[in-house]
Amino acid sequence: MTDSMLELYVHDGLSDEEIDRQKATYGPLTKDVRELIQLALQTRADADDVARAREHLAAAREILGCDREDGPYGTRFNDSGRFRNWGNAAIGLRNAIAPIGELHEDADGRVWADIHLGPIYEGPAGHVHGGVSALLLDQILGDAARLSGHPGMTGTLTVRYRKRTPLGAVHVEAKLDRVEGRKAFVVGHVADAEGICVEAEGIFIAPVWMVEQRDSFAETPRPE
Ligand SMILES: CCCCC/C=C\C/C=C\C/C=C\C/C=C\CCCC(=O)SCCNC(=O)CCNC(=O)[C@H](O)C(C)(C)COP(=O)(O)OP(=O)(O)OC[C@H]1O[C@@H](n2cnc3c(N)ncnc32)[C@H](O)[C@@H]1OP(=O)(O)O
Repeated sequence: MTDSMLELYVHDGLSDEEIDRQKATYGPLTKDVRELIQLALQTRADADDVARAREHLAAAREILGCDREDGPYGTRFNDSGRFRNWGNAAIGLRNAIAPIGELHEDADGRVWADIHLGPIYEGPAGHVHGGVSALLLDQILGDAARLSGHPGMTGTLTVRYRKRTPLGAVHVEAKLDRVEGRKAFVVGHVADAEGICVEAEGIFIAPVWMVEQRDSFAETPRPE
């Protein structure tokens, strides 16, 4: 298990220019697909128009599929410390279902993101699915642990839903609380314009192999 995970942490040595080129190529594709996901939910086009649109989508699938990778994207590093988790379900640059865009980090270690959650993230009518809130919190709390120098796997995530979270603009933030051995304790929340909707505490545990990897980096790798 540990070995198979390590195989997905790849130092691929791509130049910064090549990473920027890939971002410029694939980022807009992800954005287009994200809009398509929402259109699949919201379109009122009739059966003929849907059939016509599907022909175009089939053509796009053929072009995109003729040269492709197999399997998960994994986590990829280069020499200047940039890392790409572009398949990540919460924040991956090339993952059209990932709701988190840009991640911010303050000098005091607070990590946060402002996110727009559209109708594809619905749970209770008009409101954010509780599992989506947990997804956001798992990611942001994990990132707060990692960016403070204590990367780990989620061991325990405790989530308290204090009030419903309306679809639309939400703010998610997290901060490292304390570290005990290989365990990082992180707290955070999801808020709407009126205040906190969901709060969480996470325990992120660095497996021994991850501690060894972490210590091989001169600086904490920065996500794309
Ligand atoms: C390789 C690159 C690293 C370099 C750094 C740079 C970048 C890093 C990149 C990525 C970083 C990784 C993650 C990214 C962040 C967020 C993404 C979202 C997060 C996830 O989506 S992640 C998926 C869900 N997650 C899992 O899939 C975990 C499955 N599980 C396991 O992999 C193990 O289970 C593990 C590792 C959790 C523990 O395994 P272990 O063998 O190390 O633990 P062990 O028994 O030695 O216990 C040691 C101490 O932790 C306590 N303890 C044990 N288990 C606990 C638990 N569950 N809750 C609370 N406390 C627990 C014990 O009580 C003891 O405490 P004490 O020391 O006080 O006695």
